[in-house]
Amino acid sequence: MTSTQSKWLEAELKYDSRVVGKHEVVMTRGQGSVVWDESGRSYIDCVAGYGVANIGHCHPDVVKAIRDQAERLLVMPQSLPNDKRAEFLSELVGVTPAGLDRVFLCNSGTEAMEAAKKFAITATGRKRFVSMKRGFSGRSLGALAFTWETKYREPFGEAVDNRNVDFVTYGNIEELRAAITSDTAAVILEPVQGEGGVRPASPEFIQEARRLTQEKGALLILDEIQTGFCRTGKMFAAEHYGVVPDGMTLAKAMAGGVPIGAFVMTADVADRMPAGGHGGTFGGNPLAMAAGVAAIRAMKREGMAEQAREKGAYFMEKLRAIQSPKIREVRGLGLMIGVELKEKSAPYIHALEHEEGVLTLQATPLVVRFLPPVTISREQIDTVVAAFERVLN
Ligand SMILES: Cc1[nH+]cc(COP(=O)(O)O)c(CN[C@@H](CCC(=O)O)C(=O)O)c1O
Repeated sequence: MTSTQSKWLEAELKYDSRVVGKHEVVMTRGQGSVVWDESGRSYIDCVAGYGVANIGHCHPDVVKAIRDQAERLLVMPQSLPNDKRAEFLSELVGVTPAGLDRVFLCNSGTEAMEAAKKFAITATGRKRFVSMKRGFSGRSLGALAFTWETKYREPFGEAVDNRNVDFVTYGNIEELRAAITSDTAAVILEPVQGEGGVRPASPEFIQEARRLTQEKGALLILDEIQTGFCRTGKMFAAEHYGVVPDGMTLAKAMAGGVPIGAFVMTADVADRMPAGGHGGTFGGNPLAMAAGVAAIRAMKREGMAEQAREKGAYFMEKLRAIQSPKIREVRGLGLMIGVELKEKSAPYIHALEHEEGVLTLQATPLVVRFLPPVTISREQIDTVVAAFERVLN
């Protein structure tokens, strides 16, 4: 380890809260699907910020948009209209499913989920929610109520109030039908469960969720924080299922790497929130707006949804060709891919990073999750698959 590396790593470990486990490496630069550490070592990045860098690290259009906006205006709260915000809202509503044309802007996925929860309550006058076992909705106390894994909730005890949440088995239509009642404000559903193990929903499950919520006067809210923005081979995963929800939570890749979140909804939902009933300081800030305009335009211009579809099929075909008794299943949608092993995945994730220069992440203890930039090349995919095969053997 060089003295510079030890200096930066030492400082981060010394002053950070350390609630998040740290790798022993200092990343300093990224471009496209590659990041470099302090020593100049390169890594093919299939973490991409937990599914943020869909358009690749430091996409030139986003870099230029940030640079230009930084010289014009960085700070403008939502109470004061701004040209970039108007441009972003138009760009976003131009790609969301028809009817989802009202937007609450914020700065992260969990904030988007908090907003969704409040808008659902005022839109329906109801307080109960249906969420999914293995679902992940965020770490704030409100979003945690929808998050299944007890390890995320236990340290906070009753501060996480999920007494009004009914959890159902993901994919189980009978449980879903029984759980949605006239007290249900909304069903919260990831079209593909991400952190919960990369599990695509069946079309029947999502379509029945849409039918049942309409029948019972509840909202269907799709959590597209990880599946959104070309990740699964469509701009939004909802399109695979032919379903238009009442609302979608969005974040991660929406602004090409700049922190951002949004709850997009129908006018019916938006208009039931009392004026001033929700808000925030940084939501809709001009910097995130400028980056978001550039990112969405790049996704469209470069056909990134189709890229994710084609490359995802190629990636999964190559993974499925690996002959290894350790692999239980390769699954996913587009470039949201999980390989479930018959043993803990952590040692293989570690070996991929340290021996092969490939970054991957977990999605439950047995699953290696691959969330590469959509711009990854087939050669880089081949390199990743060969590396994975080597660490498995
Ligand atoms: C589906 C989903 N919903 C909500 C969130 C919360 O978004 P945010 O507040 O911007 O993090 C995330 C983060 N998913 C990552 C969890 C990161 C963490 O450990 O926390 C992930 O999938 O790893 C999701 O994947």
